[in-house]
Amino acid sequence: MADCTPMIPADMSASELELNEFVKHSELGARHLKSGPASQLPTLRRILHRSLHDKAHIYLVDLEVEMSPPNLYLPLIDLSSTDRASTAQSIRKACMDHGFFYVINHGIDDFIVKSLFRESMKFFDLPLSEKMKLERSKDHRGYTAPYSETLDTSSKFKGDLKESFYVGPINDSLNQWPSKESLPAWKVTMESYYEKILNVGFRLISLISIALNLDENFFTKIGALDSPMGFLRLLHYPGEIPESDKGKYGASAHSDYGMITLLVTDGMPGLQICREKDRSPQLWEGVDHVERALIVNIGDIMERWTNCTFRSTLHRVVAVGQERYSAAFFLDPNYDCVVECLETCCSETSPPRFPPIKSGDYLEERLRLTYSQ
Ligand SMILES: O=C(O)CCC(=O)C(=O)O
Ligand SMILES: [Fe+2]
Repeated sequence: MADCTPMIPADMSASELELNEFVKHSELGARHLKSGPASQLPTLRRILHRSLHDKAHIYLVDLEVEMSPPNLYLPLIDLSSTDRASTAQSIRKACMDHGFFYVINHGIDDFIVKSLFRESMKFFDLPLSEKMKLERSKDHRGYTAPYSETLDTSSKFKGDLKESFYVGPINDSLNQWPSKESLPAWKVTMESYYEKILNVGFRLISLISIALNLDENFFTKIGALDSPMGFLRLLHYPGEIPESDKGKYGASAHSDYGMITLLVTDGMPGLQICREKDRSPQLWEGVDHVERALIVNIGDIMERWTNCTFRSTLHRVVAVGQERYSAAFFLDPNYDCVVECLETCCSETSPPRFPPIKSGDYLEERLRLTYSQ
């Protein structure tokens, strides 16, 4: 994509002709030219009038956001269906094609999700000094401030814009909680949502087992879910961002580390996925909001287990100028669980691509890299 840089008119007063030339020659532009160049010109002109000389990256991010293709409508899985075999088949296809899908009729009442967001907003509204009193512990519970994490470990732009709060397994005593005086309903709201989303996670894992031609209780039987590392992560993305932060991401490109992630958002756009990470230039597609649906995606551990039959898809959250709240639930195996290629996912012609690894070792290493930027 760097090939776009020399095409940027330096005088910042591009004529229609120059703009057309630019669109024609940049790869992104060429793709969009087909879908109506005339409508893109005002956007291009606005972007080109910004200071561009040493900000090619920022320019490209803006261009990608504003010119990204129509949003993706991911496969929809109805969790209330009694035809488990057919649901499992649909999940299999979704995990092979996208690594992402929506889940509807999951059984979590809307008022529980609304309470979750209400309490999440109350916490992020607290002064930074208050939030920092609950800063993320070595057990990964608590608050992470804006810029403290860079999910894209290869990026030269350090510090994602989001702030977050991690709640770990609720039956141990390692979690940190805001005081009852400041947020009386916080802990009970988080615990209630945690319990419900964990249950949906278990139901999905069972369907995923069937989708992989395994016993429906396979992951329970091998002990992967004896005391699963389920982490609820509340996220808050800023609306207005200062000029100095332009070019940064809400959450930079990454794949999730564990088995599956179950996401709820407040409906604001921003989430994008890249289905082919090795394609150049990468194609980022926005994920549509579906009212009351969860967005579920496959993580790296599941990709390893399935020998890449199921994809752990690259995704990110771009800044869209509006505040955004979401809550991701990462369902990961016990730390002592050995993750090795499933029998149903390898053959003589498709041997295991990854050596066996202890889930805890893998997850800890990924977290270390994320926070050592
Ligand atoms: O906020 C979102 O929509 C996605 C968050 C995410 O990808 C993550 O925390 O891993
Ligand atoms: Fe993620």
